[in-house]
Amino acid sequence: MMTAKSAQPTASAIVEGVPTLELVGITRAFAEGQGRLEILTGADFTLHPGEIVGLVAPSGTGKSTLLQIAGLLEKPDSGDIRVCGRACATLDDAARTAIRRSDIGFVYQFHHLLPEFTAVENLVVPQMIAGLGRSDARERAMALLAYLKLDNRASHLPAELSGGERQRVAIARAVANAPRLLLADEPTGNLDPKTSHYVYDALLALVRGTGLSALIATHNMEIAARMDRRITLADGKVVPRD
Ligand SMILES: Nc1ncnc2c1ncn2[C@@H]1O[C@H](COP(=O)(O)OP(=O)(O)OP(=O)(O)O)[C@@H](O)[C@H]1O
Repeated sequence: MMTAKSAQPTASAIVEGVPTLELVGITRAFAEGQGRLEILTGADFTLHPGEIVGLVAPSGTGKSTLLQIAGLLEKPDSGDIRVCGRACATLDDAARTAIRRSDIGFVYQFHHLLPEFTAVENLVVPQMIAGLGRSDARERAMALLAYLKLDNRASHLPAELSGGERQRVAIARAVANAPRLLLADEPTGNLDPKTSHYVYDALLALVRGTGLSALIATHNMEIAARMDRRITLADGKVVPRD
């Protein structure tokens, strides 16, 4: 059984006192007809070690865009992104991918598990890509699945799991490489309210137990109330929300 301690990231990944994520003056616009749709207009945000922050904002205001930029999956038009103190905005794709693999976990609304791989294999693959041997990767994968009460589902394919189980596997996969930062975009958006709360129980316990920092987009204020603080997007900028 994985304890909070054994799930902790390596000491080398922990940069004492340095924010896990800093976004400074992020701008992003998209082409719209003849004009430009300004989505982020100078968004600033700091996520401290161990913090869980809820991003609660109306549909279409740029939550996914902000998370994709924070997760180094998309580039902003301008602005700085620092992950554990490391400036990422000007890095090339290979360096961004390396940081994404070592420091960032991502959970999406839909699980995005590999359909032809079992639950445990879905956790083994990213660890092996990151350089871990198969047996170590499998051991950690099984410990994580047990921590999320999924060990009896380890050899099931995603299609053989319930929606809530799939999302819990996706959460376990996101932290398989012991990242410092977890980003989640409506991770229970396609689940019923009861299952959604159950998945959040697992997600928040895992984040708190490992000392990870998390930025989680949700439409659900009741769930956001369980996090340390809440932010929203107004006119393309990050502002506190309570
Ligand atoms: N690649 C793109 N090209 C053009 N427009 C885009 C692109 N990505 C996002 N947009 C637009 O930017 C706006 C913000 O989208 P985004 O997905 O970030 O919003 P959101 O707050 O996450 O919405 P939701 O809660 O509905 O998921 C939307 O109007 C969307 O259509």
